Amino acid sequence: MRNEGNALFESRGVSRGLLICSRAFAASTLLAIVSIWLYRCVHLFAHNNHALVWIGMFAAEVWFGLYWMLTQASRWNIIYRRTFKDKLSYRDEKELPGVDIFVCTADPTIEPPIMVINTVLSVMAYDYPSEKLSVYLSDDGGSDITFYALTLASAFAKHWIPYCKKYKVESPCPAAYFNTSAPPEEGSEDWASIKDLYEEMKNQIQSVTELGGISKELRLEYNEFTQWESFSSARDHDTILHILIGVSSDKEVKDIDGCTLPNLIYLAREKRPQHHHNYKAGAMNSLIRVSEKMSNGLIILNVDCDMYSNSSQSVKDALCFFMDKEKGNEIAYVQFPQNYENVTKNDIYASYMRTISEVDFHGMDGLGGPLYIGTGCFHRRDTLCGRVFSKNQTTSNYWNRGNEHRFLEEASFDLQERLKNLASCTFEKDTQWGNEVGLKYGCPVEDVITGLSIQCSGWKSVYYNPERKAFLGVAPTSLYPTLVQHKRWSEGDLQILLSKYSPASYGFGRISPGHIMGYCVYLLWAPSSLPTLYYCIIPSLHLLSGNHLFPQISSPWFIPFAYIIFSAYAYSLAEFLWTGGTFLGWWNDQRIWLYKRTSSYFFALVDTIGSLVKFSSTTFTITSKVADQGAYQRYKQDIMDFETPSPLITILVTVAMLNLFCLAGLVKQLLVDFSRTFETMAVQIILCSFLVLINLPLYEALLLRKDKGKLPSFVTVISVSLALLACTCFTFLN
Ligand SMILES: O=c1ccn([C@@H]2O[C@H](COP(=O)(O)OP(=O)(O)O[C@H]3O[C@H](CO)[C@@H](O)[C@H](O)[C@H]3O)[C@@H](O)[C@H]2O)c(=O)[nH]1
Ligand SMILES: [Mn+2]
Repeated sequence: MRNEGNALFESRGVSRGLLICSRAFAASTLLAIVSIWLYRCVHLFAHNNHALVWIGMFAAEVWFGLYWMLTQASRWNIIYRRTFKDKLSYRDEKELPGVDIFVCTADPTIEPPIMVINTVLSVMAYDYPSEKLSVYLSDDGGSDITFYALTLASAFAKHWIPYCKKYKVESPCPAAYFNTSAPPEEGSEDWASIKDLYEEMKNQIQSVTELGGISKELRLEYNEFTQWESFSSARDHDTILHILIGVSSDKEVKDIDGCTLPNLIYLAREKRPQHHHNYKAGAMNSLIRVSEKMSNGLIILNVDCDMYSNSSQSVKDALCFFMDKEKGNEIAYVQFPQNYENVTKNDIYASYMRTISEVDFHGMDGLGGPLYIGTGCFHRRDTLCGRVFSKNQTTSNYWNRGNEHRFLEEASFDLQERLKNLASCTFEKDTQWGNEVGLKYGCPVEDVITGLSIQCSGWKSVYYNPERKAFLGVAPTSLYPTLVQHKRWSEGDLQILLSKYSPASYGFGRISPGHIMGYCVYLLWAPSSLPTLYYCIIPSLHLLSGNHLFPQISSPWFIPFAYIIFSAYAYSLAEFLWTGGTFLGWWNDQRIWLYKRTSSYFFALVDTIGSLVKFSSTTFTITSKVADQGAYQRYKQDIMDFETPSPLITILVTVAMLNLFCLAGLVKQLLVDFSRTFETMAVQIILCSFLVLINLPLYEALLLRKDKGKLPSFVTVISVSLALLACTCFTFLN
């Protein structure tokens, strides 16, 4: 605890009582795990007929046990942070550093320009001196519609920013503001007129979007569009760079109150088909270079185009960490949680990832710092540019550096050409960009690997999870994109484990052992699919033949199994409810947990192995931020969408059907001899019934539903055949 004196933030652990309880609980779980292992060892060779099956069970249980131990690392020292912003305000305003904000977008159809500019406007409205804020929009789609929307936004900003200041708007994203707030009592006229302006802008953007491009008249009106002459596709064009607002240059724009507006810059880096563009990491690195020559903010905030700012205070919050006299020096980045505007109460796709956001990351914070998760993260520019941490770095004047606003004086034609070169395809050739400098290339989770390497060079990071959500994004509203997103993540995470930055080798001695364990929880997502699949299939199949793979109820060995089943679920439920979730939300979370493991993680594993032997290479599939009306309605009603026929879905349905058939087969045996069957097979029965129960929405989508989100018949036919085949083969071969 430290809140006296000049500290700008304090850190607090959980209460002693809770700590003792959770550690006692962990100890008892460990005991049960070891007992289970012992049980397997003792009985392995007593079951000669099924030795292989038993070895498989044992291997799965060893995996689960060890994996559980890894998860304990981030339960060990959970930390909560609090900032003291008013203390920051006492400091001389001159001392506040410049902050550069990077917004990334890549595709105008699945990331609608209206959404992108809402994010841009929300980050322009931070409660922070405007002349120290610069907002850069990176457009990997190179879309003239997005650019057009941005020009309209820069005009709208003249009204919007003063409005936010005048009425102290806490959520400075216009769309969100007009969605949720009824006309205020005071200033309802202002409200109505600013809303009109917003609607007008929205309509203009909409009509251009519907037209599918910029009309001739508009092209004549804005000569900036000449930059699109080189454009032949999103993958083939020159650098397009445009300063929409440039403080104290000829591009300076004042708002309607005569105050300065933040800098606003549009950048579409050069793209050529023969040059790999390295997705978001490539975009970020171009932005780092270009912004350095312009505003050169010491702090860089990075958000995805759907992650609007929901709090005008986040910049100051983040600075409380960086500028703290005692601890600030060692902090490389401040990560805020990834929250979503569109999650429903029971969060059917578990997008919130509650235990990760509310428990795990606080635990990682206690171990040396959370992962960098790509959005809602404030970085120290120096670190991103590869500066290694040193204990005795000089601190006086650190925050005064770079306040000279370079581009203001020399925003000449010459400079613009030089800047464009920084964003060219060839600039990085024979440099350390993407390797030692900037965000790392070659990994679908460029964020995690970059954060890890920063921590390995001695820096700490901070997780800040304030009461008022700082950023809100758009979560996928259908099962398939959720699975695809998790496939990308788990695949990227596994690649990190196999890369030269692996925490297990490179991290050793550079970050703490607990921190390594904390990272491994994520990096081992993909391989954990195998034991999970084994556990979901093999015990159920053996119900058909009456082979018991677990101890009988009357055996003392039954106790550890029963204890684990009961305690693991009780614990996860308690954790979920305690962090503000609902019971149904927890149940949905369990389902998605299972789906991710048996589908996304499995295919991630397969693809990683494939790319090791050079069959495939990884791509970055951008998550769609739009849904059609029907799908959206279903989402709002917590009805799962299985619409897309894909192997990712087929495997889920196959496992679900297999368990249904096994349970049906079991009923027959139960009718013959209930008490004996139950006595010998209790754990398998529980397991199989659980799998059937959790899959109820899937059976419903297969059998009962008529809407568009039901299971495609193609998937149904394949899955049912596969499941039947497996059951039949198994019965006959046994
Ligand atoms: O070639 C590309 C591809 C993507 N993006 C942008 O990257 C962001 C993230 O893409 P999205 O499809 O929304 O992926 P998510 O799975 O939602 O993203 C999470 O995971 C990614 C790593 O897998 C991180 O890059 C993101 O910051 C993090 O929010 C978006 O703003 C995109 O516009 C680009 O700028 N260029
Ligand atoms: Mn996203």
